Amino acid sequence: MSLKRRVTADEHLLDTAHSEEWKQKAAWRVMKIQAEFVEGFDTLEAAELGDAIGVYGSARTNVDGDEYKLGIELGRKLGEAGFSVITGGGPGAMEAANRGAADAGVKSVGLGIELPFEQGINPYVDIQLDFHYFFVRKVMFLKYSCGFCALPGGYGTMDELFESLTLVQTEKVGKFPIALIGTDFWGGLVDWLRDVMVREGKIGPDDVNLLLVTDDLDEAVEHMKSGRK
Ligand SMILES: C/C(=C\CNc1ncnc2c1ncn2[C@@H]1O[C@H](COP(=O)(O)O)[C@@H](O)[C@H]1O)CO
Repeated sequence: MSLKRRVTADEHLLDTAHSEEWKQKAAWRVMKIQAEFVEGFDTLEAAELGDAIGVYGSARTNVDGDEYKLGIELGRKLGEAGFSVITGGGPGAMEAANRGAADAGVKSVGLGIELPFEQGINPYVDIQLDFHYFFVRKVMFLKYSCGFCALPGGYGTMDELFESLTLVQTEKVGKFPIALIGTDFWGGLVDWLRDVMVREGKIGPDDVNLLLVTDDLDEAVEHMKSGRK
């Protein structure tokens, strides 16, 4: 099935052409962004999530594969430990984590994002929000999570992971725990952080310790408990 590409709100906002039409609508875009923040805060405050863990991970994780099973297991174990689970609400690893959370009977949140090709929210989400702007959605992840787990993923996962890490490193937010699940997948990145970034003085040696890299979901969940409010 071929999907029709549409122009998204993010694209309009970031348009560099600065046409007359853009100038006329610029102020209205600010209102739209503001409305998105208000709706996000309203919905998530009303949801009373308690302690929640943000789970990042690939939209392309195959439903039939071991990584998907790992995502379900992670969502379930987080739920059994009393955490709500927040994901991007999409397919793949996000769906798996929402599914595990739903199995455990805890709140399963999907922060959906408008994309050029319609994806739809996964069916295991029970609290759904749809954002036009990636940056508004990121604020919701950070405000309503007390820790983060990253399953194997691509650019989107890296973006979310490094945004969280930067906020902890710069002490813009309190120290919340961050776990990378899957030593085979993440090991090379963490080696590179240590061998290149630390050696070149771009980060401090302790900055690498902001990440727990593990295959053990119980260890990851235990680590998340250090973020409880
Ligand atoms: C591109 C494809 C599906 C896109 N659907 C998404 N729905 C919701 N959230 C998404 C989607 N794609 C990326 N995200 C966010 O980024 C992370 C995953 O990105 P990655 O590049 O796949 O690692 C994820 O945590 C989401 O928050 C079909 O391939």
